[in-house]
Amino acid sequence: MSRLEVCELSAGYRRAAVISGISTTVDTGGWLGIIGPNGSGKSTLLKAIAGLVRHRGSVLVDGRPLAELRRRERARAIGYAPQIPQLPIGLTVTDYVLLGRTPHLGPLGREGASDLDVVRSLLDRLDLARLADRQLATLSGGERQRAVLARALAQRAGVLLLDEPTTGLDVGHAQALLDLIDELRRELGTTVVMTLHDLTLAAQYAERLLLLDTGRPAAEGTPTEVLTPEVLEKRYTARVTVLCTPDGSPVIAPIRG
Ligand SMILES: Nc1ncnc2c1ncn2[C@@H]1O[C@H](COP(=O)(O)OP(=O)(O)OP(=O)(O)O)[C@@H](O)[C@H]1O
Repeated sequence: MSRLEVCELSAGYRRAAVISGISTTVDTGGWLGIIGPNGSGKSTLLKAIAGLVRHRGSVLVDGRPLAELRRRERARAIGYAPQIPQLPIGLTVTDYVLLGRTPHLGPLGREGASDLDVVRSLLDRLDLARLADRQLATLSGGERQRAVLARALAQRAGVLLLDEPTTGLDVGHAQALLDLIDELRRELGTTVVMTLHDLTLAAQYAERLLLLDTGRPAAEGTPTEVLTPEVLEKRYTARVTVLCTPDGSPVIAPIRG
């Protein structure tokens, strides 16, 4: 069970408010996509949910305020993969991804066979197995991004916050990653909140979309409800047409002026 409730959340940096009045609920195993133009506050919203920036309002997981949980409990409740992570670049991929298991280790803090199994299986699924012993410093941008996501997935938190998880990934690796997240969601009931600029991919994987504009909610609903040419013109100043995949998911196609 991992139901996420966000109530009247506001946050900013120093004195400037960046997001305000954001309330939403994501049921256990649900997938919410946060979309919006550059600077609209998507990353700030994820950081506020994760408790990493000062905020007002509340964030509850299964009815318990996150702010009241102890560190370990909190790490089991919520995981976060930032857009631009600070990486311990001297670590190998395996050791880095194992860090994600920290909230699950026993009293001696040693990882066991099951932790290594979780890590190995993620490395396999994210096409990182052949890079398991390489230092992070030597990876390509997309490989590094996949290692960051493997670490976040290894944490097996009830709620997973992903900031632009497909940045720098080619279309095949992006699909493999989103498929894996979808599988975790179905098998373990992981609740997902993800920001994404690729609106077509966002529509294919997220059940609901929350569109931010200048830090405020501008639309929320199913991808088909939110991704209309009118909304995209108004909020992104974009000329687009909305096509449809065979399974009915919207495809956002830019139109050249
Ligand atoms: N650490 C910071 N200090 C001051 N202002 C910040 C900080 N981080 C972000 N901002 C500002 O807050 C606003 C929202 O930024 P945020 O990164 O949340 O937007 P975003 O929607 O994720 O943008 P993008 O699509 O470009 O990644 C921007 O105007 C940004 O300049």
